[in-house]
Amino acid sequence: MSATQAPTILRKILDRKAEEVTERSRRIGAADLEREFDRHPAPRGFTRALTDKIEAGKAGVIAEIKKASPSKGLLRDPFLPVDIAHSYARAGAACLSILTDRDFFQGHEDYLMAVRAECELPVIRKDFLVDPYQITEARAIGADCVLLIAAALDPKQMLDLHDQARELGMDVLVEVHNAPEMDEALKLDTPLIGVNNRDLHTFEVSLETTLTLKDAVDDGRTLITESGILEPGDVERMRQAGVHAFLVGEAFMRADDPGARLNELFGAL
Ligand SMILES: O=C(O)c1ccccc1NCC(=O)[C@H](O)[C@H](O)COP(=O)(O)O
Repeated sequence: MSATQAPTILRKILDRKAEEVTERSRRIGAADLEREFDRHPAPRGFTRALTDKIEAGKAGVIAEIKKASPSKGLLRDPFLPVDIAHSYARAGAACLSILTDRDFFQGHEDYLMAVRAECELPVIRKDFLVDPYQITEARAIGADCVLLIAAALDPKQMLDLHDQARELGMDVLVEVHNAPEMDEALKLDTPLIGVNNRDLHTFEVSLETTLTLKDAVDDGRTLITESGILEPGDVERMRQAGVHAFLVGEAFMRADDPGARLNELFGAL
């Protein structure tokens, strides 16, 4: 980055994550976190829940619980994560995505723990995971799956964090935004590939990103389109193109009844 170039939002988030790991691991060591594992049941099959829906001919919806985002600001207030989770479950969501980042998304680990205790849907910890400590932490709070963002990791880090998560029994969703990242993701033995339609450096959203990259995903893996799915027409466009798994946040968070909005977009699931 040149001296005059402003850091992108992704860079700012990643710089903050490095500080966060240092602060948190000073407060509670990884070995102490590992002692928390026994407090949670084994991970629920995130990939399985998603693919079961798709094999039944339905859309596989990962319904997101996020209070705010860097691009859109506050999305929902009051924000009641457990009520939102129940609403999604009633509407037929396959899985939940819960933001745990505090500084940029107003998320919290407590939201994930509360939802995990009250709702049976598998949960992905949605955060910017760059360090083994955070993977351990994800399992210690009860996550069933973790997100690995290719734009935030070099290939060795991605492989190591992927393997660590799998050893802890969690599923992994690897997120890409362009062809080089897709090539790296496909080197992993991972069934879930997310294409984020939002450029994490510029905030620009284009559903074309999924349509351009989708054919690279080989049989046996599930492609998930992420971000910018706002209307039934967006869902239809994806399904026509053979994309059947979706990660959706804003469209649901802005609705009075998130589950009802899910059914408006996807029909009864
Ligand atoms: O949402 C943002 O503003 C954002 C900014 C920088 C990095 C990540 C960001 N969002 C994370 C996500 O990918 C979305 O929460 C997720 O895909 C759902 O997107 P949407 O349906 O558009 O809320």
